[in-house]
Amino acid sequence: MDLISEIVERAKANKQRIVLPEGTEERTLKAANQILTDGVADLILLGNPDEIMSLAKQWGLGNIGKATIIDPTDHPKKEEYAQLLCELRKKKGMTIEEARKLVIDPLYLGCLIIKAGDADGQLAGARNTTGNVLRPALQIIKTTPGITCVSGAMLLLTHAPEYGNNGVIVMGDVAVTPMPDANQLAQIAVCTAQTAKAVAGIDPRVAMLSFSTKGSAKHEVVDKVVEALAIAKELAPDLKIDGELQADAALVPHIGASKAPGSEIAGKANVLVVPCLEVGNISYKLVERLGHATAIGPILQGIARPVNDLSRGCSIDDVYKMIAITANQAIAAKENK
Ligand SMILES: CC(C)(COP(=O)(O)OP(=O)(O)OC[C@H]1O[C@@H](n2cnc3c(N)ncnc32)[C@H](O)[C@@H]1OP(=O)(O)O)[C@@H](O)C(=O)NCCC(=O)NCCS
Ligand SMILES: CC(=O)OP(=O)(O)O
Repeated sequence: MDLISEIVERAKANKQRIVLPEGTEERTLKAANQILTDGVADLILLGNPDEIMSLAKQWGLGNIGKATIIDPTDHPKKEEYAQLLCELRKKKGMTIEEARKLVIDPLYLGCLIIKAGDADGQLAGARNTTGNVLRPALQIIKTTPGITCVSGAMLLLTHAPEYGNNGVIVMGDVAVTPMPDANQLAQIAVCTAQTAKAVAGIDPRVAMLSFSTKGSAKHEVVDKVVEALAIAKELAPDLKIDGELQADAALVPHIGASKAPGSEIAGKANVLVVPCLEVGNISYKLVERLGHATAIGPILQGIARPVNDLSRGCSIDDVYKMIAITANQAIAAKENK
């Protein structure tokens, strides 16, 4: 069974409740219909019910009626959620009037539904930017205990079986923190390794990437990666991790052996941690487009409950896979409680 089928089967075996705030978005609605047809997850669609059902009819989506559809402007728990939001943001000066305006925003409502325990995860971003998807999650659901830096990993299914885990590579951060300091970068490494294990079933071998291998170049940005490596080893003493490594030294056995002799990671890495968001976001899109790899994500990590983002360039198939991944994260979060 391939990796995606395994992820889908895990989701089917333990159905989770996933919120889709962009309930009238075409790719989202079409993927939702397929998820409901295949029995992968229970779905909560946010949007005007008449509009959703009329779009479903227009596009021939016969199973959308199996979803719970919630109208954000007319919702029985609207006031309860407004009170919850106001309480959570009290220290930031939020008033109940401001909270009442925000609860009709589907991205805020979805996170409040999860915070109240009425759903297990959320997926949005086909229409909204990453920042807009993330902000309510950071404000309402907040970070996993022990983590202060949220980040995003990308699952790359490449056509190069000689690298990573039979061509599968997990890369982070590709989505959230523009300029991580050493401490944040260490957290990104630990979280990306956890995601690789929880979602892709990979035994992680983490390379902290740089333009330098083991001191071959001197610069403050290289020093940051070296410092992050030391912190990551303290945070997760059992993690298989090494750095700083150039991408070729991380992936190619004979180059790893010559540039970083004795490293247990060089030439064998399956988790790549990039030094900053610019590198991560640009790299994954180049691997996806020029290398024709399948890029699945960003899979957000470090949030107390799974809230995931899509690239606005996503396909229906991407949305389908990300719903299944969100469900897998929800299952893992419950198992780790
Ligand atoms: C993550 C991001 C949305 C934060 O947004 P912002 O508008 O700058 O928000 P703020 O800095 O006011 O932070 C809002 C809250 O989130 C928290 N936060 C911000 N970044 C965080 C991070 N990386 N990890 C954890 N918490 C974070 C803040 O502490 C703050 O919490 P508080 O309000 O309870 O004090 C922003 O950094 C961003 O847009 N990043 C780039 C995303 C992107 O465009 N990626 C490329 C495409 S995938
Ligand atoms: C992940 C990502 O790059 O998202 P978008 O393409 O929507 O900016």
